[in-house]
Amino acid sequence: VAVSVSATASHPIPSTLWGQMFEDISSGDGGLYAELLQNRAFQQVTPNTTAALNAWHPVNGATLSVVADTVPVSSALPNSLQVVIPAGKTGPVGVGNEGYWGIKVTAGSTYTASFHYRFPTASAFKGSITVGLQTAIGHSLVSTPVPITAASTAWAQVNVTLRPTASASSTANNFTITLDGAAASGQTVHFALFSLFPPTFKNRPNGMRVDIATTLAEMGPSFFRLPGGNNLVSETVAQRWQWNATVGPLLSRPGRVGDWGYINTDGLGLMDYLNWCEDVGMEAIMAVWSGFALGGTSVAEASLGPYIQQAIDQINFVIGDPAKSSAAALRASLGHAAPFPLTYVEVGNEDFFASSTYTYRWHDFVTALQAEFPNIHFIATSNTFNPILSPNPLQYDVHVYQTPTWFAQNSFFYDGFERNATTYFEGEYAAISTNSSDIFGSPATGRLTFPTMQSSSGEAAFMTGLERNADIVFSASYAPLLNHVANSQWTPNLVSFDAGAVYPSTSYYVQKLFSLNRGDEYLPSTLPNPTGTLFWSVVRKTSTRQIIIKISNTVGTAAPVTFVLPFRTVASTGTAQVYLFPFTTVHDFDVWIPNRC
Ligand SMILES: [NH3+][C@H]1C[C@H](O)[C@@H](O)[C@@H]1CO
Repeated sequence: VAVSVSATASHPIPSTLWGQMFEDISSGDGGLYAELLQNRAFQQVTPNTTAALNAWHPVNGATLSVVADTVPVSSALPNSLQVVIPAGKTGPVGVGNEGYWGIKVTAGSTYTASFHYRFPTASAFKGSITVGLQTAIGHSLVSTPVPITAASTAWAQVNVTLRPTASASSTANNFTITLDGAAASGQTVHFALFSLFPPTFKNRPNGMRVDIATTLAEMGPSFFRLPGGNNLVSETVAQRWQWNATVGPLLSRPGRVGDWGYINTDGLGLMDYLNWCEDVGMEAIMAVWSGFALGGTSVAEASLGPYIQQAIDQINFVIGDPAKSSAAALRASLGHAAPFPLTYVEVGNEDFFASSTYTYRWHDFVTALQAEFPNIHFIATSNTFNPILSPNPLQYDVHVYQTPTWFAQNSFFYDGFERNATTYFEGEYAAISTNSSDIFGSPATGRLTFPTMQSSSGEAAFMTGLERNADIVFSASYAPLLNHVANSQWTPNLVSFDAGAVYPSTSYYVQKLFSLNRGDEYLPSTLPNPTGTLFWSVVRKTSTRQIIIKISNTVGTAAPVTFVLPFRTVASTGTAQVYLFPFTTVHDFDVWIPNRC
């Protein structure tokens, strides 16, 4: 096929086009958020149950239980781990944590460990706690003793650094806290808010796991949608994500029952998200809760006030003036007096599940929020123009999960959209099943566990259409972004990981190719056949005058394509970045440009 390319751009391509969608869906705790200990503060668990001890186990016969402490370490963290050292024990006795399905231990890395302890009964006992990392069979990788005393019943915090001299051969390792069984015989100790951090991305305190963060940053994303997704919305009004419960000292963060079947520590909170965006050079596309819970509750219009105020405070935390807003003053007190960049705020998530109440919820939220923040663009999340909303949304978030074939055959999805000043955020899209009659089914019925070359080339075809329609599509992100392979709530994902490594997918390389090869204007060209198998887009990077052609071949057989460029002076060579099976990554080739006139 011969493709004629126009020298005259049809429209600019917004710098925000390619980015990432994030929510905690086996992706934050135990993943991007670098905390290595699972259930580190016994948040939101029921005391005196086995489940409350999730991820913890006794070492050498200690008696463990999670208790509602009569003197909690903080009001946000009412539960403590009670460790009783039985009489008659010798050697180390205490407790171990298995991490998030493992703990990677690397020689030479500095691990920062901390915990709070108190003796519920004061005594003359003096001893030491050994803080360490050891393999699952008990081989010590590193340990350090810390003196403790039972002189008072007050809480004390221990902070130690651990530097293993050897790497563990696997991630089957435990973090351990032990006392000498003989010396501490009969002692009862309470512990709270444990923490173990490896080095973090850009050494940010309470920051991100380096390998995962680096993999995401290398995509060159322009935006980061947060905090969800279903995990913003939650099953009940009480369980919704609340920004103010996720900022400040970890002692002040109660955590919450997330929407994906596990408790969120909220150690990855709004300030941490914003710092992460700043470290990577992304702008947040931030969502506010919109008065609907997935269990079916819509807050009555007359009762929306406090939730609208909470949204105002959330936005003020990001962009407000510390002199005028307490939420902004809180941001300043946490080290960021200047506002963060913020252009888009999403009102809810997938409110097509509650269209009938979104009419008043959208109206009341946006009327109030737009008055407070005239420069913010608010994104609606119901189906486009259904229901009709007031004020008329100028942005909609469109989600599509479909088959690889659907994506390959719908690269013209936006071509037919009316140009009426409305713009679109393709906030979630992915080919997730080969079964068009059971898209959200299981692997047994066609659901993809990981992306495939077929699904990723279909997505690439669709993405050429997003560039062609970037006059109305301002942002797009694959979803979900991340998952821990040992604890998935949703597949496929763009990047998978376990305790030891990161596994970028075929779709990751497609996203990266588009994101790192951006143009800022679109050059019209001969249109692909909408039901064909070859799809392309041609863009120009005006700063370098580079022409960037993206091509997706959605089938496994080669097809010739010629691009006829309307330029008199064209360099004699270019670079082709090729991603095809069985490559596990993108390969660069020098290309010779023949027939130059
Ligand atoms: N059901 C998807 C739609 C919702 O917005 C996300 O939380 C889910 C996974 O990406």
